[in-house]
Amino acid sequence: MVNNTPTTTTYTVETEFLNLDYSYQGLTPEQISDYAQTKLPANFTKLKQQLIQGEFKNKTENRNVSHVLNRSIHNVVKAGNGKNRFTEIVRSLRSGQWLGATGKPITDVVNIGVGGSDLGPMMGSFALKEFADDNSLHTLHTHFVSSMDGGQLYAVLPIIDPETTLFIIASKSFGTIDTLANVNTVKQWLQPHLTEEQWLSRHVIGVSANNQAMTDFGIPPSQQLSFADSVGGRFSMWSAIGLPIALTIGSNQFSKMLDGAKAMDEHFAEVDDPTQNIPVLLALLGVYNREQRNINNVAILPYDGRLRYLPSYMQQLDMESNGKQATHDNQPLTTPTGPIIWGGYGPNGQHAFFQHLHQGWDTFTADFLAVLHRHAPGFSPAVQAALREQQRLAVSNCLAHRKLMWEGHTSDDARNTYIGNHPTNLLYVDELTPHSFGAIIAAYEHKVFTQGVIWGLNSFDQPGVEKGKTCATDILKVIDGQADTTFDASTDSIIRRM
Ligand SMILES: O=P(O)(O)OC[C@H]1O[C@H](O)[C@H](O)[C@@H](O)[C@@H]1O
Repeated sequence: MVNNTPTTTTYTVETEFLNLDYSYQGLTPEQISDYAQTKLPANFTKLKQQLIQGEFKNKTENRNVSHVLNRSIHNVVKAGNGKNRFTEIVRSLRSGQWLGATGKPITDVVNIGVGGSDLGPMMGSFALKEFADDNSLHTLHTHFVSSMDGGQLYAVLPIIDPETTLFIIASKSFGTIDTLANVNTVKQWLQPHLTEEQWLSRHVIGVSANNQAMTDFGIPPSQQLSFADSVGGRFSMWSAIGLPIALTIGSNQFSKMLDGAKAMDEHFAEVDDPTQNIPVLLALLGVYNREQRNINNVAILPYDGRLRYLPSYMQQLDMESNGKQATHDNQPLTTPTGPIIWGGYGPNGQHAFFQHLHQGWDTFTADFLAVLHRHAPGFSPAVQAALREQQRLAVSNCLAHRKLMWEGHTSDDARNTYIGNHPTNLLYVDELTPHSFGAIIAAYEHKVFTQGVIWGLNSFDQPGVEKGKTCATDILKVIDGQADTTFDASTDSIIRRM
């Protein structure tokens, strides 16, 4: 006996690069269609068009929302017919022609950034590594440093050489303390090897929406890559912020990632039927689970190791966008909005947190992500065959666990009883490619946008991250002995101990 009978109908939407199976949501297309009528505003089509054309208003920050244009008219690869600063930097570094100040080719690139200036580039570089075009015989190692405490730098500095390392300082604002603190430590580390002038002249690229700050820092104009202020940090991997991805796979492959996202933009904009539109469906199912089933969390469970950084990326994309309690015109909201996003690489989760999912007490919903086929180029036929078998192994586990989470399993033995009834999505692609990867991420962006519209909030600001920053500044002054403010017993006792 099972809690939910096995599905007899498959509910699937297919697009050029991404497919969605929502058969285990317990809702028919007719029910979703009715629900859409009550949830989507009458002007939704117009709002979608505004987003696609870069004309949607981020009212609280008084600017447009233009990240979608990075896939079309502001395409950083195609600008100037592909002959521009971005592609030139990528070509020069990937070919080994970019020499450091002492004449040696750059072998390592360290991206220093945090939040949107770290999560997307890191996820994309890791996911798409095997698509590196082979125009480059020169090997470039890419590293990511984001942590404020310097723990990542501590691990990276011993394995890089100052004379052959280039640092990307990636920061939309160029003022984020985490990033500046890491940069400051790098400068101390460099001192015995390079002068600051040498370092700035050949070992730094700035990526920012704040050109003045890059200039003030001393980065030569030819090493500055800028992007529009109207591109939100968590939506910026399509802009120059995606440089580490392009350095990993080449500009042409990076461009394919943008094209995959663009294909999803077109699907989102053009398909009016909400039950045939993947981002709108994801949004509606999410709102339904939040509001009708009171489920406050979504587990992101990729079943392909190349997507292992997707859950962290999604946390910022979704939670920073829709974790709000006020509407875009500053009225208090009375019903819950964006859920908690969490998750991890699915197969490893099976050996860690899935016990709780199957038999614990909490409700959840999940997005399973599966890649159906794998070519695994670059290895002998025997190794390729073994890797393909591993892919099939992962997909079979993905299908098994989502089935069990929905249907449950009843046994005479209470220990072997599974609760089931957990609604989940399956997002799947035939292959993970730059195209399909771009489509997955764009689908999630548009889901977040649609939910923000439904809840009437502004998905493009993040006022709630600011107070913590000012409070931390006040506390640091006391720790550094520059002030003697007291806070509360617990905080004060830790400060004293420091
Ligand atoms: O790119 P940056 O300006 O350095 O910002 C890095 C991150 O920090 C901020 O606190 C925001 O909450 C994030 O949205 C942003 O991505």
